[in-house]
Amino acid sequence: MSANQHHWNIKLAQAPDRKPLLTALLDKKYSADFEWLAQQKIRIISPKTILSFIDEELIHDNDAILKQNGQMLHSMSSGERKQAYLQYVLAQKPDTLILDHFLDNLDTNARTHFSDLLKSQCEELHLINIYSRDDDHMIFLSDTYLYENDTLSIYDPTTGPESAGDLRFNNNHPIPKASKIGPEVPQELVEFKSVTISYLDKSILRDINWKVEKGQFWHLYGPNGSGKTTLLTMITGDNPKAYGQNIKLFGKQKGSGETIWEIKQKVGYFTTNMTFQFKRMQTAQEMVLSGFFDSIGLYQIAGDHQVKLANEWLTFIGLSHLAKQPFINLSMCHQRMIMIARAMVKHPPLLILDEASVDLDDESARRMSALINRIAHEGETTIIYVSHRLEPGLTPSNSFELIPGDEGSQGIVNSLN
Ligand SMILES: Nc1ncnc2c1ncn2[C@@H]1O[C@H](COP(=O)(O)OP(=O)(O)OP(=O)(O)O)[C@@H](O)[C@H]1O
Repeated sequence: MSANQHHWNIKLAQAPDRKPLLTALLDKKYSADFEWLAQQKIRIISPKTILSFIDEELIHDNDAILKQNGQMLHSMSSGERKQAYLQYVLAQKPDTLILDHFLDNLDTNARTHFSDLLKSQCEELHLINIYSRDDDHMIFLSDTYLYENDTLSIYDPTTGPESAGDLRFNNNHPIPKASKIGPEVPQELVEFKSVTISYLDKSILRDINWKVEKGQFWHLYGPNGSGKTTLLTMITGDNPKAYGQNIKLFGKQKGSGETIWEIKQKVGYFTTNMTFQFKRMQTAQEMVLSGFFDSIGLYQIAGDHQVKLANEWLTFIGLSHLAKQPFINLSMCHQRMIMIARAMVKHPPLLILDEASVDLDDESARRMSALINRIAHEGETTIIYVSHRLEPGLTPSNSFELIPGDEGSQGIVNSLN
């Protein structure tokens, strides 16, 4: 490793926003202490910079990544996106590369691949790895700092910082009840029979058979690119490839006349990308209320009864004191809990959580698991929780694994015992 280059891990103390740290690094705020930063051409790879590139790709026809990889960034899986975007950024020959939660939603093989690749860049670049989960510490980077209260201090990665307070949800408050009895929910919410999906000559899913029944709590997992998101979009109604497949949703054959709106009424959905680019000064309560209208942020007038239900959910998650605070000023953990309340406020029969604990620190991830367990075990909503790893503390009742192969991924039901 070169003595001329600086390589840092920066662990975020619990539940802080990384924005002030990124801004401070870009503004060279710490250059008095770390003078090498002052002269640098810095590039960042973060969920936000990747999503901004996707916007440029779609709105402004930026085809730099399409030319390089033959596929647009927006249609890639998260592992493929990171690979393609890293290549793109490295081609710009930055002096310093800041990785913001880069390893977070990568599977074991992808982590090894990227760690080797980044290690091979250490001669050329200053590397800064910002992370929240202890697993995401990069051991080949020589120095480690803790970012807390706007300062960086030397940190020993073998000892975690003190647990931070107010992230718990109210354990004593019962889960809110649906206000009116909706239409009878069938026993089988989702049924896939021999579902096979490919894009041009690329096979993605092969002969998937999967039944999700009322009251179950599923963990859907598989390595990067195995087709988890593709499978979910068959349910959420966003993927035209679902038509012509043998898929039943809520007892009805998909494509037999139901509108996307009707399906969305029955599905609560959260994925981390939903809020990265949300900038409006709306309150936490407005964000929860927007779940009634399937918008992210409130653009309609909510009724009194809807406000009452939103408040009940805020109380349940223990955040009623933040109801009038701007959503974007809240910690990542609080934002996530609010988004889960948003997904639940209309009491959908099915809740889909796609990588809900990504970007959280270990403590916040455990609290998120506790919240999801309570919704699964005390409520009437069926849950599909999607991730690479089973989060500590999460207690699903069933698990479905996608196993990649040359002809697409196969799906198997695994026993949890
Ligand atoms: N519109 C599309 N055109 C071409 N390929 C696509 C398209 N949509 C998805 N794919 C491909 O399908 C494969 C599965 O992607 P998907 O996002 O479903 O995987 P995943 O399991 O969710 O991955 P990750 O965990 O990394 O997000 C990837 O190889 C992806 O490039």
